[in-house]
Amino acid sequence: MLFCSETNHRKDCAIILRRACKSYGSSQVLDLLDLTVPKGNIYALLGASGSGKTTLLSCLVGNRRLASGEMRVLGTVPGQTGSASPGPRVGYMPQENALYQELTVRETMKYFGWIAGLSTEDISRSLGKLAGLLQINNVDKYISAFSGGEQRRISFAVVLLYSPEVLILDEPTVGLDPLLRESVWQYLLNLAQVDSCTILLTTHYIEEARQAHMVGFMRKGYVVVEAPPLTLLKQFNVNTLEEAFLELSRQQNDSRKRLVYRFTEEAMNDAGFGCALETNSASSWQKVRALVWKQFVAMSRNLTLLTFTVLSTSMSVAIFFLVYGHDPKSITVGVANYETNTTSCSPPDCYSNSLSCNYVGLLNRGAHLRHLSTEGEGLSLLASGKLHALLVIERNYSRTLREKIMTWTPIMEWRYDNAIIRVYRDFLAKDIAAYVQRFTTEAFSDFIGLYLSSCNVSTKLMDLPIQWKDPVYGGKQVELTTNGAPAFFLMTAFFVASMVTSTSILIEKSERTYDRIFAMGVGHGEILVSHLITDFCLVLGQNAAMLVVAFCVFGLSSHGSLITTASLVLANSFCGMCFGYAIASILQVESSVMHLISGCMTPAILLSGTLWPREGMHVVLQEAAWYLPVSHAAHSINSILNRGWGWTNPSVYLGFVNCFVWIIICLIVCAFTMRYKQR
Ligand SMILES: Nc1ncnc2c1ncn2[C@@H]1O[C@H](COP(=O)(O)OP(=O)(O)OP(=O)(O)O)[C@@H](O)[C@H]1O
Repeated sequence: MLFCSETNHRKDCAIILRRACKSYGSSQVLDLLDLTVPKGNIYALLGASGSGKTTLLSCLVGNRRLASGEMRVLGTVPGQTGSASPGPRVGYMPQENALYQELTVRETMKYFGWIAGLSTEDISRSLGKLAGLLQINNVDKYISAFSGGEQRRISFAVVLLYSPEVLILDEPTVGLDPLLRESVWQYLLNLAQVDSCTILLTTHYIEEARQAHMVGFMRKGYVVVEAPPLTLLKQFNVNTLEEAFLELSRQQNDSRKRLVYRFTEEAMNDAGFGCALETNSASSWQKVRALVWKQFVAMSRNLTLLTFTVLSTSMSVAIFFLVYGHDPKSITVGVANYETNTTSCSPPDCYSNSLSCNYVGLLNRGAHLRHLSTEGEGLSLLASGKLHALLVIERNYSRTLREKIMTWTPIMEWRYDNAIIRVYRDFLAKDIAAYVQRFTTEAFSDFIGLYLSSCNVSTKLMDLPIQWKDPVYGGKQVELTTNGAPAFFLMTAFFVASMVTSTSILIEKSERTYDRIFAMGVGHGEILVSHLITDFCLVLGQNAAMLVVAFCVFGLSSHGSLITTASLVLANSFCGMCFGYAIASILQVESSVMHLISGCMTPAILLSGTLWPREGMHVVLQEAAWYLPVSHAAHSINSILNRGWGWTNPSVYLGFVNCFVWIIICLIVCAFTMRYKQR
């Protein structure tokens, strides 16, 4: 008769917990809990919903830490270096199915098998056996095509695949029909008997726990009773475990003291306490290979989404080129011309009295003109939003203009007003108002040039006494599209990359698949590296498509090196990826990540100097903006493309430095959060 309760027999215990405490915030979930599972036994842990069973199991597999107390699994402390747990010596089946819906059963087994260090041949062999036992009919069907109960069986098959010494199963029989439940129990009993496997499971089907060697009843954060089922029935003089637990709950409620029952006299299954099977642990490289393989297979299963993801940045860039920075094409300008209502006139003549017609004719190229009979009519149309601007030309416009320019004789002050064209604008649409100002001024400049030529007067007479020389960089016209495009690339690439990476991690978190692979000994670092590899390939595709669209389709030109440009875009996207990982390591829910990323996007765009120069910002923001991700890189890429500077120029290399500093900051945040975040 063996009961490995205390020091003498500790080596015979697969699992020991003493005075284990764990809380989530102020809520105490495990409260000085003791639990002992002898090797080669099946231990059924029972308890009401929310009593802390899952929390306890996740501490045992190293997914969570105890606040205090002692815990041993196969003689080692879970979570410590060199411990059996997490690792393939301990198999964990979480409460959720924790399967990848895009994989087939065969691929699922291959993935988990590789992580556990099995060869592909061994996996195929075991799969055949397990599929028969658990009645999994078509192993080449996608997981998503199986019912909930079938997925539960597949989830169970995964944990049996690599023959761990200890099985920790969170409600393995939930959703299974009674016949299948029976065969699962037979299989577990056989594992314990023949392979000396130790099994700790939770179940809400209390009566099935009769088949276990030991049952533990958890209530108020600790195991109230721990005993072989028959002993329990005898002690409480009842026929069912349900009655025994009802009685226990009643006694516990009535008692002011902490009730604990331990019945140790009954026989335990003492058949063999050695290891059932030697399990080879996979190397880090093998685990990363399995993770990367799975991520590529999962990606390839949704080609539409993959194509959309790869093309998303290039689509944004294409839309940017099509919509941003071009002159407005469909604006309507009203003209109330009191001098003439003619709309077609011959070229300006020095003594013409319808010069306004020539000027208005030139306005046609910038806007759609609407000829009006009075200023009042125009003003009411402007007020009702039917016009973007209104030009009013006085009755004696030509004569006064001529007198003003040609005769150079003093005239009454008020008469100058007749040579002035009044322009009303809707200034709420500031860009359109600025455009109206530009094109009316340009048209006037052209008109006055033609008019002065017709009078044989030098056109320089009306020029401003300022000479605009050729720009050192850029063309004479302000090219909003070309100037804004590079920064827009970076912004888009950064945020798309951060969304891709954060969602890929959070989807796995929400499906609890990480719980399973963490319990198999996969580390955070291995997960991060595998994501860096797969997401980097995705980002590479996105950047290539984006640059092709910008340079080849929309003819963006570069005065500098394309390789430096592409490298900066890539470094910036990599920074976006790391930003996504940092966020995903801090937050738990996909929707929070989306809110955070979209909340960061607008300030980042505004602070990057893309929409408005940094020099115009509040002085504090000017400095702060400089250190943000993307802002510096946006400045650098403009220096490369529009100024032709190389990476040795500080203006360029500081963009790279800024990216790398942010990459390091984000990776440190990831590492720190993964290590120290409450588990
Ligand atoms: N991550 C968490 N943060 C905060 N509270 C948590 C967390 N996980 C679990 N809890 C709380 O801890 C308590 C125990 O939860 P646990 O999942 O361990 O119970 P359980 O016995 O497994 O329940 P069930 O039988 O329904 O699965 C519950 O009140 C639950 O709300």
